[in-house]
Amino acid sequence: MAEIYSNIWFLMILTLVFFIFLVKLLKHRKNFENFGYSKLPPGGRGLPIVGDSINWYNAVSSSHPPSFVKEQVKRYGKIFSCNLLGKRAVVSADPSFNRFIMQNEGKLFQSSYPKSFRNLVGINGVINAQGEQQKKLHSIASNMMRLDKFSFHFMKDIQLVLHQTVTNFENNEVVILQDVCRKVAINLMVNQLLGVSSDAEVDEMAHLFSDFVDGCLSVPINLPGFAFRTAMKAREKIIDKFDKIVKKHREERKSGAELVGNGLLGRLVDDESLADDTMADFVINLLFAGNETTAKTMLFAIYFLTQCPEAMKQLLEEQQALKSQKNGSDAEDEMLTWQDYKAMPFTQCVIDETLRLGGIAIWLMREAKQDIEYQDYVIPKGCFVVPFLSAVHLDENIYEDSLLFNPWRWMEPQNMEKRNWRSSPFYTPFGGGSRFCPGAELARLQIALFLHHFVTTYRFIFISKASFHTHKHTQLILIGSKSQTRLCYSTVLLSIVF
Ligand code: HEM
Repeated sequence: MAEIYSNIWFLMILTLVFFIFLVKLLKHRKNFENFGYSKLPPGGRGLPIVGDSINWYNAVSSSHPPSFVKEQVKRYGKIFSCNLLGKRAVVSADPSFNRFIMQNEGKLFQSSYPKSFRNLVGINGVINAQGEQQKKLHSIASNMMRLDKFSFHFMKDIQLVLHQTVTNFENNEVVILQDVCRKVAINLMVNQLLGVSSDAEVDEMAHLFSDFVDGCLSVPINLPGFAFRTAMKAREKIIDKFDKIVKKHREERKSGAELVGNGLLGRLVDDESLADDTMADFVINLLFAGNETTAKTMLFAIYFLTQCPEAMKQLLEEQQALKSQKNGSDAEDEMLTWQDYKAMPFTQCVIDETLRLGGIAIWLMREAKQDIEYQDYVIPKGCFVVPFLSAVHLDENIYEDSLLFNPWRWMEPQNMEKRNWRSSPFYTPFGGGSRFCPGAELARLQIALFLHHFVTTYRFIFISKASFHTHKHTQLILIGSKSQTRLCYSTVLLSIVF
């Protein structure tokens, strides 16, 4: 009798599952038909329920160049539609359409991130803000990181942090360069944004922040043991720390005491244009947006240089020339000045080429705010719209030998206009329009100073290589020695000599 009941239960569950599947399938079919009616750009619907999400995920997380986009572009052209996470999406590998999206940010398009990400990064920060609030926060961020503030606020601090983080390797120590770059970037951010400078405090914040960033890039499961939960906890502790810094800053200001280690947070407090909770989200947004991007650019720059000895040689000559002008006895005398930074044209080409080829910010996430007409197409309201930046950066028709690391291409007269990363539709490593990266100049300064310290301290020799195309598993291991140091990337081995 019990067996009959269990069989009936089994059949009922099976029927239910089948029924759900059928409904989803029909809905999916209907969606696809709607694709046609609304004159969406051409494209396929992918698998039922999941659409193209798996192929998309595999492509963006592991390949170089992203094969999914390349394949679709071959089949349908530079603007195509697909189905991501069960939702319509229009993906663009077209410079003009990317420019159209960026120029209409806020009007026709808005940034669109999952709810879990919004909660973690903060709903009051610039990344998730829309409309007037986004404009206000963006202008505060841009203003705080204006070029003319660097020579005063950032130049010395950056080099002090680099000195603490990049030159402390033991003889024959094995370190993972990916971790070194991450640590450098986190320490720099913590120092410049929070004004924290003691080793212990920087370490504490860097640790919390590392947990936080890991959670932003993880599956959003808010249960003990999951990276997302750890990140939420780290967020709370970071905000606690902010509150303490803000309180201390206000007390010092009131008592007329000399303010030490202001950081951007201190300047925000003085500015009084933001409420305390908005201020916390604002700074967390900057930390998030500036950390992984800067760390990856540093990492890829070193990797690409090791693959191109001529570029390495020219960069080293440029940096050695600057270093040789310094003959001070302590770390401060050795520091580069703002004028030195302005006198490194080849290093700037290396940074530009790394940003082009390295695919640091691969694509952006937007949503259509209303039905949008573009050329012969209509993009329906609510559709995901994804400008795929690296597809343009790696387009053979735009960049000859696009997969080759060639920093000299940026010296060619025909590329001068293309190179303008503020306005060129062909080169958008920092996005564009009203969401243009406010930290772009700061990031470039940090990377240039990092390269200076790294290449003038170590010399690398390439030994072997494997699976560089997987961004996710990028690993450069540095085996340090005063006389002979080795750098390896997964199985990429390089020798470095002091
Ligand atoms: C090499 C390093 C960096 C790269 C490649 C990069 C790239 C980008 C890109 C492509 C965007 C546009 C996102 C979009 O349109 O949705 C962006 C936005 C942003 N970036 Fe950066 N970034 C870098 C470093 C930094 C740094 C150092 C900071 C701050 C300290 C920063 C802060 C921001 C913020 C706050 C936004 C959001 C702006 C808004 O939504 O209005 N970034 N970044």
